[in-house]
Amino acid sequence: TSPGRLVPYDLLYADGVRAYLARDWARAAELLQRALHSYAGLRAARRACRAACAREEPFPAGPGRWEAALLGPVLQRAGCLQRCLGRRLLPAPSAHRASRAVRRDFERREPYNYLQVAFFQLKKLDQAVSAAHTFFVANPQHLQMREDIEKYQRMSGVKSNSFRDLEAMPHWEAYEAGVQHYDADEYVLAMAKLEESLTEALSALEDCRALCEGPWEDEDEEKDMQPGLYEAIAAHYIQVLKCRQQCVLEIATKPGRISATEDFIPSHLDLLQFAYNQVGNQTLAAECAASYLLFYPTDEPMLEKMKQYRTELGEDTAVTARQNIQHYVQRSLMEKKLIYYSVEHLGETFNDPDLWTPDELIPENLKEKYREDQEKQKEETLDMEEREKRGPLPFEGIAVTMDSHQMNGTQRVVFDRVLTESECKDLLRLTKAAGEAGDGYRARRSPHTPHERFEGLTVLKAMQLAQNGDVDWRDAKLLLQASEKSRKIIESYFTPGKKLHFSFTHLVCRTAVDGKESFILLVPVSWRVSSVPAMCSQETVFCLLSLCPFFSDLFFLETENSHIHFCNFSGQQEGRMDLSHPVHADNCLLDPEGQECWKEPPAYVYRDYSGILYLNDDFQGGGLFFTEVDTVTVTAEVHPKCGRLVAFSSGKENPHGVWAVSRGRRCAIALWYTHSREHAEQERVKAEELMEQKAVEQDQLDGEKRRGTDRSSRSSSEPPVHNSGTKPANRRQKSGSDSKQHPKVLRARDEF
Ligand SMILES: O=C(O)CCC(=O)C(=O)O
Ligand SMILES: [Fe+2]
Repeated sequence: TSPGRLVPYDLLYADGVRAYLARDWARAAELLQRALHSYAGLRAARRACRAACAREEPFPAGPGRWEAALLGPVLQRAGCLQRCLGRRLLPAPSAHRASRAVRRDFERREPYNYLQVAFFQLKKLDQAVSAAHTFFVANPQHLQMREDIEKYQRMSGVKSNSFRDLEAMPHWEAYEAGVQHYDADEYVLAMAKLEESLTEALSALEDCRALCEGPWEDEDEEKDMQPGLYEAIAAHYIQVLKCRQQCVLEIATKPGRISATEDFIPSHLDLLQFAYNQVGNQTLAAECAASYLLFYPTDEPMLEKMKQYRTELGEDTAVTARQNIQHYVQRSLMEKKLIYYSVEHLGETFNDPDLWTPDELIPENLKEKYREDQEKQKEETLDMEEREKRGPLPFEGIAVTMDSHQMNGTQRVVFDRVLTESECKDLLRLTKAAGEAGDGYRARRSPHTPHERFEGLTVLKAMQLAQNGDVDWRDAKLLLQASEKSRKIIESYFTPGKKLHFSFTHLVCRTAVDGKESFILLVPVSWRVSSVPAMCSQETVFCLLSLCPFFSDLFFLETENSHIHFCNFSGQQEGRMDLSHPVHADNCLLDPEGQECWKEPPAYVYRDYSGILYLNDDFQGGGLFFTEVDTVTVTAEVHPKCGRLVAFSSGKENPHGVWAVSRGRRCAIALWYTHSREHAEQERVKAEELMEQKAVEQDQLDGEKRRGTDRSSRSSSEPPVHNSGTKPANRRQKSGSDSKQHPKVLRARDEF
């Protein structure tokens, strides 16, 4: 075959992204599509060459003779592949080596993320939707794309068949259809689909394995051993084998899912065996059973069925396993033997993707290690359960609506009925009156989003307002009581017997601003766009990156020695892509790329537990959600309503955020607690003193002996504690994690 010219996909991709950033949508769309085309072409060439070379020079067999057999065939094969790719690719194969980062982008279908925006801008709605869908299938946790998809679904010009997966894996489509039929007892349809899925899966497996062969794009440079030729080849060979074994996982993992479907191939045979038997085709049922037994030769139920089929078919009917499955199992076993040999003798490591690997194949020391790991894991689970053991609740009538397990996480809980409707009403009145009093509760743009106003009231401020007669002091007292009640509930639930102190209490409302407001942000150029968020503590400056996400309303003006960023922003709600509160953890700085959470200032590192006591539900949006450390995989959601208290440990195990509040006003008491006495909330002590004074005055006024009952609202009889001087009122300062709300998404949004 004459070589087809294939421009290296990483170059096309880089140019495409550049065009995208320059808003040259037509060029961006063309280049990105060409990049995808080149990528597919390269894969196809590798597949074809591998198949061709496999026919010419098979790999050696059996560990017994592998040392002798290794050198020749491996080298021959590498040479064959090089020559084949050299014939097929122009420019030479080496020009097609992309960096790890680019390869990862393609594996995650990132080019489609850019493409959808470019198509959208070009008014090619159909293509925009299929690009969006293709990206979303592989990234179902992507918050922003999820919103986009929902918007597309609402658009009148979009047809439902536009939601196509352009990279669909045929075996997954067939498998899911097959399982659906199977579950619906439609065995004939199930058989057809499952057979199709099995064929496609085996073919996808071959494709995947083909890509494991050299030339390797970046042979592990980190490995700083200085091997001889023999070791180098052995190491390379083992790498190839391991890579091929991992292909089992790749085909068994649905795009967008993290974990593979266990035993993907054997489970096909199991289902098929059952389905064939149901429709009375014992011959094929027996064949599937025999094939299944290749994986699990001692599986009792299947041996039983096999016996039954033999009887039904007559003893002299030969029952054999499928040939392609025999080949699959033999080849896999051989590869495993070699890999385990190297694990035992060359210090390699291996994560066996299969559950069916025979025990005798696995080296003793590995089994030992596996047992130890299991033991350790069991201990950790027990530990966790121990920690999660909850104490009895100190109040009647409160319900645990969701626990950690139901919320797919650790140390998370939702209580209901912590407040009555009338208490919520009183606290909401407090927020209103405080707002009108115009002090301490000034409505500002939210530090997180320009689409919302953010108002906050501390307990001390509430008491001061009560003292001035601006708010009803009973409402202010209720704020103290409600937060103390929450403290007791959370303490008894999570840390019975270990005192939790208040760290900070904040009554907050988030209000959707209506669309009429707009403003322009002027930022001296010396700030550079990327450094603006760090300056966001000033009231008039909002976090530019979350306001004018890329390139839409943001533009630059260059003057002689400075230029200025203009950000023209209207507070409209339509098409909002941001969050009311970006994903964060409460006591550490989330670093989603590194899957880390740094427990260092400016994070409030001493906070141990967080609580949010909700006051209302008459608004739109505003749900609280939890994610994995990656900040995009949503694991649980909580819908606010009066009297609902959500509580969780404040660390990296509980990243969370708040969906945009797109209409109305959402109010809640945000609560943070600490085990550390020195960090106990100083303001609260003062507020309680004011409360005490007020009670005395009230008593005198009333001329009655009511002091005892009012005093009961004091938060227990703790002595005032020393405070090291934290300033809770500043807690809204920028924390490092806030700018990360939508990692790695560059997109324009003006027309949504
Ligand atoms: O209001 C909520 O639901 C959560 C707020 C939050 O996470 C915070 O303020 O740290
Ligand atoms: Fe939080």
